[in-house]
Amino acid sequence: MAAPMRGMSVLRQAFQGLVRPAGGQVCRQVQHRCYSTPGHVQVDMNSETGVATVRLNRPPVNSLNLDVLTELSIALEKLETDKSCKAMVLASAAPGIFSAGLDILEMYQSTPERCVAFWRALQDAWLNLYGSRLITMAAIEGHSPAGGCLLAMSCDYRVMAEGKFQIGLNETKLGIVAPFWFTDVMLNTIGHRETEKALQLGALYSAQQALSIGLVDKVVPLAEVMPTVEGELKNWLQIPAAARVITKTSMRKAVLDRLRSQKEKDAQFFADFINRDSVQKSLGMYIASLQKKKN
Ligand SMILES: CCCCC/C=C\C/C=C\C/C=C/C(=O)SCCNC(=O)CCNC(=O)[C@H](O)C(C)(C)COP(=O)(O)OP(=O)(O)OC[C@H]1O[C@@H](n2cnc3c(N)ncnc32)[C@H](O)[C@@H]1OP(=O)(O)O
Repeated sequence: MAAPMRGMSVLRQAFQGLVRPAGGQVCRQVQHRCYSTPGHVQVDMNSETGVATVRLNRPPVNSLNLDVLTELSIALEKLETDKSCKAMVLASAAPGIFSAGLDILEMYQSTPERCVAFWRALQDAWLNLYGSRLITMAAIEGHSPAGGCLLAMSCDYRVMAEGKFQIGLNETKLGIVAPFWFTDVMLNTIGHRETEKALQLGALYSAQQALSIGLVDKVVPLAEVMPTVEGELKNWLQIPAAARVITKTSMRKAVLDRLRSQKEKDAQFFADFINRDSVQKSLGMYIASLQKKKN
């Protein structure tokens, strides 16, 4: 098995077959070498306010691989059971990016077993986030396509930085299809008509456009994102928690139950779908287009 080469992109090496062994171990191995941060999810709990800040920390773009999703899931579970924790802010430690969505390397020429494990980790992270009793707010200080948009939409409130950043479920542009639970969350966020357009077109919106369709709740200059989230949290923290939690749970239960009742079927379906020749071809072309952007 060839070792990853210094100075050459992980995606490019994988695409060119330089670091792709059998058994879908590319991401795990490359990750150790190229993303050797101690943890991909930083949790900072403020015990005075009861507000935890959870920062995705997988430079350069916080793409969500099996490890990140597993760490995120565990972090969310811990906060959920911490009685002193009342709210959680989801943010990024990487400048200019919230999250680039799912790690494409987890879906490109991976094994069915790895695909299933990866998908289960995504399901669990999402169930923990969307089903959380906590007040959850997304501080979107950068791009937030696809899986990044799902994470943001799964929070109770979204503040996005104005400027060049984009957000949306752009799956169709990769030749893949947003899973039903991504769709459900978007439907609950922006309604049927906007979701239908957004998903078919694989639309990526500027912060202002996202605000106009209700995909985000506030747009402010980059430096104001965190202070704005903190200000908004003060309002939410004043609401009696039990009443807020019951309201949230009752509004989200149907969507959560829909996935809970068919998790394994959904994971298997993902693995089968993603490994179709036509889908792999589309992903390969998308990866090539990402690389072309740089050349
Ligand atoms: C009916 C059946 C349904 C069944 C369901 C089946 C299938 C659906 C499955 C999954 C749903 C998918 C969800 C997803 O999240 S797919 C991921 C989509 N993400 C994207 O399209 C984002 C792609 N990235 C970008 O557009 C840009 O990188 C950026 C985020 C706008 C940032 O731009 P910037 O210029 O700042 O950075 P670079 O483009 O130079 O990127 C830096 C570096 O990162 C690599 N990279 C970027 N994104 C990803 C990614 N998502 N995964 C892995 N790697 C990524 C990029 O190639 C660069 O690498 P390098 O080493 O060359 O620097």
